Amino acid sequence: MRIAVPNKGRLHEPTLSLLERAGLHVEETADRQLYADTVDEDVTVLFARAADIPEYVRDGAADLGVTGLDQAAESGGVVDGAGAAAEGDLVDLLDLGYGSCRLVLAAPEDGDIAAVEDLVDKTVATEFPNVTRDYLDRVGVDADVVTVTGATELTPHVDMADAIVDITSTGTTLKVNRLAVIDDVLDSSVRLFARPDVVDDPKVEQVLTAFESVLAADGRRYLMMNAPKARLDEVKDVIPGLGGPTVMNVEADADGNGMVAVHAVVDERDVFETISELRSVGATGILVTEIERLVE
Ligand SMILES: Nc1ncnc2c1ncn2[C@@H]1O[C@H](COP(=O)(O)OP(=O)(O)OP(=O)(O)O)[C@@H](O)[C@H]1O
Ligand SMILES: O=P(O)(O)OC[C@H]1O[C@H](OP(=O)(O)OP(=O)(O)O)[C@H](O)[C@@H]1O
Ligand SMILES: [Mg+2]
Repeated sequence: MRIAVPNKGRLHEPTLSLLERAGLHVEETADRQLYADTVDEDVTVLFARAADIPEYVRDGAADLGVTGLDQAAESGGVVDGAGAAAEGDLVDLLDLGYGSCRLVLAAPEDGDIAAVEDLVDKTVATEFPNVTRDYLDRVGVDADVVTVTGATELTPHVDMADAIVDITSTGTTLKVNRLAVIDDVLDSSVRLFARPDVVDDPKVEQVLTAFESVLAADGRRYLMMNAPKARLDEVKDVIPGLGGPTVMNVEADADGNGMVAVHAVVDERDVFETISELRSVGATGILVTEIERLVE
């Protein structure tokens, strides 16, 4: 099974660290620029440009791909479930949560394009011509689309285009180039994509579960403590936990102080408050640790 991942740019490092956390350590080899083995002998990683990854998966060069939804949408059809897939579609298996950005329609702040309807018979420059044409069709506006390969924000200022469709996240680039957002075209983030014919493959399901377990662990902490047996109900009220906390006998408690060990998974945002509540119901020796993966 082959997974195509970004070979450089902003998506490279976070994707490698996700593979690592998912237990799919990527082996260092001489050919690392192109492909690499992982600790799982059935899983190989293929390094490709973020923009090429959807095509690699559609063509069968890879079975799974990690890249932005914007890139997948530009390269063809994307569906949520394998059941709905048509020939050549990619299945969006999982939102991996990073690389969040928006594709927006933008035009010069002080120009005469204030709404998409103003673009009839005008020109839109973009690195995403297919997504842009689909969008213009959807809103029923007949405009020309010019494909550029970078510095899209410049084109309205050099009479190449009247508006652009481009990526924005903080909005800084648009602002610097005196462009205002006119409409949202697509919300994007990095996803795990598959070809419809491999979705039910046990290995693909295994990779999906591993990725999901990393996302499930994000933002959660593992709490361990000793608590008086007599106050267990109060302790449980403080930490609802994942299907209730785990309660264990404490061996050192042979002298009968009535202490038990309690373990629970809690939201990291609740840790601060929970710890003082736990202390007030008699918990001691409270430990807070990170969780690597959580298979629910
Ligand atoms: N400013 C941004 N904020 C968040 N995500 C972004 C941003 N720009 C791009 N992305 C996401 O990263 C993907 C890859 O972007 P791109 O192909 O421009 O590579 P890059 O990581 O910017 O590297 P380079 O442009 O140097 O090749 C985009 O398709 C998009 O999904
Ligand atoms: O809203 P912002 O936070 O300003 O981000 C948007 C910018 O980020 C990306 O460029 P990138 O930094 O990847 O440079 P690139 O044009 O070389 O890809 C994208 O192409 C936008 O230009
Ligand atoms: Mg870029």
